[in-house]
Amino acid sequence: MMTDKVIETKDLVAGYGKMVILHGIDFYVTRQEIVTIVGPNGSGKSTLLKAILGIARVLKGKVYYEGKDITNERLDKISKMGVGYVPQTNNVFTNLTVKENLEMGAYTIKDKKEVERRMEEVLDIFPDLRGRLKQLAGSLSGGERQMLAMARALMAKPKVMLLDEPTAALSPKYVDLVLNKIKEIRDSGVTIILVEQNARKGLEIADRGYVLVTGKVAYTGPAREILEHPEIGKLYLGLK
Ligand SMILES: Nc1ncnc2c1ncn2[C@@H]1O[C@H](COP(=O)(O)OP(=O)(O)OP(=O)(O)O)[C@@H](O)[C@H]1O
Repeated sequence: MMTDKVIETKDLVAGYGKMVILHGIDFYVTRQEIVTIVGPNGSGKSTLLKAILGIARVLKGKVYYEGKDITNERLDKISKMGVGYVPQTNNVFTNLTVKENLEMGAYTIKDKKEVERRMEEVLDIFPDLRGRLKQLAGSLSGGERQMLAMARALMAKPKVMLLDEPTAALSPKYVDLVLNKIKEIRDSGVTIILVEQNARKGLEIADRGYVLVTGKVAYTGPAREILEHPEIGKLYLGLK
């Protein structure tokens, strides 16, 4: 099936065990879009990513990747298909070096020379990591670690990247840096699904947005429309 939707969910009901968190989510992202998911704490933003990735359990509805049904498929299989994931926490191996972390990210690439080539491409996007290749990831600052986590996910040449609150707990300087990197990654051809607590900044770099409230899509549309909406921002996003 030909589709310009890279990821799509239809009437997605999902949660953990028997506990339902998402109540019928229709969601999509098209090629090279940045789509940002915002909403109050506990509204199910991370769970939506996890349901797409086969980590949370889909009880009803479908998840499609490039038109193929991947509902409840295993994470490793989904990764190999070209879906990258940067979890919110524990997203680097702290007891490995920066270089080893990057090599781990390329586990889908068999050829060693190809891994080296890919590492050069990724380090061109994250030049600050170049001087730190031998450093243990555990000794990086929070912002640097987040950069490494994104770089590691990029090593596998994903077509689409799912990022879960990459700016959480970062200083303002790093928030902007990380969001700019995400734009750069998109400009290099990768489709982006971003979960952000910082609704304004997350939507400012996005093409479209979804506002999740208690496991349902309360609003969706162009990111600018959400930012300028007279009520949505005030009601759900802490925007004025
Ligand atoms: N592994 C899990 N097992 C059981 N319940 C979970 C699990 N992970 C999350 N939940 C519950 O699912 C609900 C939605 O959580 P989720 O992390 O998706 O929200 P969120 O919108 O990402 O919130 P936040 O912005 O606070 O991270 C919460 O009530 C949470 O307690």
